[in-house]
Amino acid sequence: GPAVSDTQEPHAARLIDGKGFAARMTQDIAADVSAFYDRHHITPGLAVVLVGNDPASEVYVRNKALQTHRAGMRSFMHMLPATTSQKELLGLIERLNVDPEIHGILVQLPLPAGLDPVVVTNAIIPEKDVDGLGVVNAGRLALGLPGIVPCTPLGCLLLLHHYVGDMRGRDALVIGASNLVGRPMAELLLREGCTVTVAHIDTRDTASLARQADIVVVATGVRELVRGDWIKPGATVIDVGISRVTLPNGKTRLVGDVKFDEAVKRAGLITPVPGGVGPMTIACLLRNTLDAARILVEGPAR
Ligand SMILES: NC(=O)C1=CN([C@@H]2O[C@H](COP(=O)(O)OP(=O)(O)OC[C@H]3O[C@@H](n4cnc5c(N)ncnc54)[C@H](OP(=O)(O)O)[C@@H]3O)[C@@H](O)[C@H]2O)C=CC1
Ligand SMILES: Nc1nc(=O)c2c([nH]1)NC[C@@H]1CN(c3ccc(C(=O)N[C@@H](CCC(=O)O)C(=O)O)cc3)C=[N+]21
Ligand SMILES: [Mg+2]
Repeated sequence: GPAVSDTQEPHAARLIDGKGFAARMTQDIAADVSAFYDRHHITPGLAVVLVGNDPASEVYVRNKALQTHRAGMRSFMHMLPATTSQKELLGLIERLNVDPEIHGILVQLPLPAGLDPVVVTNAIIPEKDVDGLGVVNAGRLALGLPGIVPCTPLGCLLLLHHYVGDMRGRDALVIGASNLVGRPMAELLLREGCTVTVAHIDTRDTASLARQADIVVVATGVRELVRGDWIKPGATVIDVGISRVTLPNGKTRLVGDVKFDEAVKRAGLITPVPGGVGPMTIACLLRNTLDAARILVEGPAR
């Protein structure tokens, strides 16, 4: 380009500090957990079920155990072999459904082949469905009724509220349409008044849709899919993706679905990986579990 532009300070986006935001949320949750204990002598309990092994799920499990403890809640881990039958898994969920020490149940996705995620997630009673994936909570979200909202889209929404504020009339693009992230994210952005587009595997030109968007949320699991030139200057970029890559020196590093070094030069606001959406997912899981415990113990607010 012209010599003059080379002397200018390159624009860099403001970083969205999900890690700090989540840490503050966790402190508030800890205070609420303590007050809940004072009222009822009950500590909210979260059951986490991991079948087989999935790299992103392992990162999640590790951080979740730590944060649950930090919030003063109890965490019950169930690690099952990849050979577990659907019947065995449904039997475990049935026991957790009726266990008075358990207020939230989360089954890690993806499940190994042979286990049906729709059947399994719908076996969780709606009151303990802290991932918000069953038909009752998903339906409530679609209809704009109160219910349990999936943790990752909820975490993204809280960041957007804090850093962007009013989103009415903004063009939002969600890349990825999973039941866990993309679809509920689209519902929430629509509720905020955005004009929402959802791109998925069959979308013809995701790059040009992205170039029009004021807000881009990416959740595909395709590492570094979104390049710098996909981003409209000044746009807000929320990167949900978590992939573990091995470097030439043998160490591993987490990367997102956005090529960060490129996108940071174009965006106005951007989440890093790690330190962005991941910690927010965990804080929202703890919040959902405390809210579930309140409703199970105290009954729905009247
Ligand atoms: N940070 C966090 O807290 C969390 C991170 N994650 C991470 O987010 C990522 C996505 O997770 P999840 O939604 O569960 O994944 P899924 O694999 O369930 O869904 C991915 C979605 O992206 C779509 N997709 C895949 N490739 C492309 C592409 N090239 N262009 C456009 N769309 C594409 C898929 O389309 P189709 O359905 O048609 O195949 C699908 O809709 C993963 O890296 C996961 O580890 C997930 C949850 C929480
Ligand atoms: N039913 C279900 N619900 C989920 O929400 C769900 C799931 N299954 N399966 C796996 C994915 C992945 N996921 C992550 C959550 C937090 C971090 C996280 O804490 N990330 C830190 C990592 C810090 C580090 O270890 O370096 C960060 O991004 O800063 C990662 C990944 C939730 N998922
Ligand atoms: Mg997948």
